[in-house]
Amino acid sequence: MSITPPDNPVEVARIALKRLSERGLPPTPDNYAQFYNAIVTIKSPQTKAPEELQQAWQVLCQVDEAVGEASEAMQQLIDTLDSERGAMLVSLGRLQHARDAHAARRASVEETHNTLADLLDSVITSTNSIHSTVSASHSDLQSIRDSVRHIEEDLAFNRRMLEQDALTGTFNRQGLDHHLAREVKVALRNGGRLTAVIFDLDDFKQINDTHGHLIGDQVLVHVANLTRVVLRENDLLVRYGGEEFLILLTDTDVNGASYVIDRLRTVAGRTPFLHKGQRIEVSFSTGIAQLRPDENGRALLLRADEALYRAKNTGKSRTEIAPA
Ligand SMILES: Nc1nc2c(ncn2[C@@H]2O[C@H](COP(=O)(O)OP(=O)(O)OP(=O)(O)O)[C@@H](O)[C@H]2O)c(=O)[nH]1
Repeated sequence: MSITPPDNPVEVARIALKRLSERGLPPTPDNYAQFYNAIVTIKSPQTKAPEELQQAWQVLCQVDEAVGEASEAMQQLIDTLDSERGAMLVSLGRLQHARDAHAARRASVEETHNTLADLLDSVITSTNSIHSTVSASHSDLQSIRDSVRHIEEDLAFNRRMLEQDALTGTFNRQGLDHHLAREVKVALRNGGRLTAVIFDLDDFKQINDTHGHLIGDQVLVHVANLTRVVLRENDLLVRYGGEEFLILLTDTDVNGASYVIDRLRTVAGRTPFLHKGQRIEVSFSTGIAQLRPDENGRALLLRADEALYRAKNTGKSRTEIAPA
């Protein structure tokens, strides 16, 4: 810095204010006085002692130096602030971005949550609907199952009725057809024995004629019941004709069949049908045939029938066994 000493006080004051302004110092009385004196001192070097002159220059140089340093520091401060401001702007930007991202994430989480809640509601609704449908279907199935069971029972009942003789409750010819083939098949497969017994009440016409048709019916029922008593559970009793019965004896040979018929004769003799206190004696003729390995059910019955015919023609109330 070069300072030219001024000529008058006004000029000194103007220069002092200018210097203060240049250095950015406030024009306080102390600052003004210091600069004014320094300028005056420089202006009138002849009135001042060399020490005062030297001191004034030192003050001016110090002030000038301090102002320069302050200006430099201020510039650094401004630069730092600028840089910090930039950094701050960047940070603010990042913060804003982070906040936006957080808000977006939060929105996304909320959106996902809402979607999941909707989905869950839909699943619950569907499940309830499915549950109702399943429950309804279950009860429908239950009633269908009940209906099917009733139908099966009806069918079984109707089948029994179709295969049953209405008077005696034994199987009829249709029932025989249904069971005969099966029994023959089982016997041939297992090498088992199957014997057919046909017995026909002797002189039954006379019973009808003597006691009436209705009593004749009751006698038929009586004989059927007695026969059931002597049979095993697996044996089959069939009303083969008017007063003719057939017995299919499973796992039985002709000797076993003869034994059964003898027992039936004994039981029938001991248990006569009673009508108005009167015994109605019943006798019967019997033909027996055992299944051959090479014959079918029809052939078996034919041989048993032939044996019965022989029994009838040889005195009645007796048993004929078909040749093996
Ligand atoms: N009450 C009754 N009688 C029946 C039934 N079916 C057949 N009859 C009678 O049985 C009798 C059979 O007579 P026949 O064929 O002469 O035989 P039978 O008198 O037993 O003489 P043999 O067989 O030779 O011993 C007839 O009178 C038929 O009417 C029936 O369901 N109920």
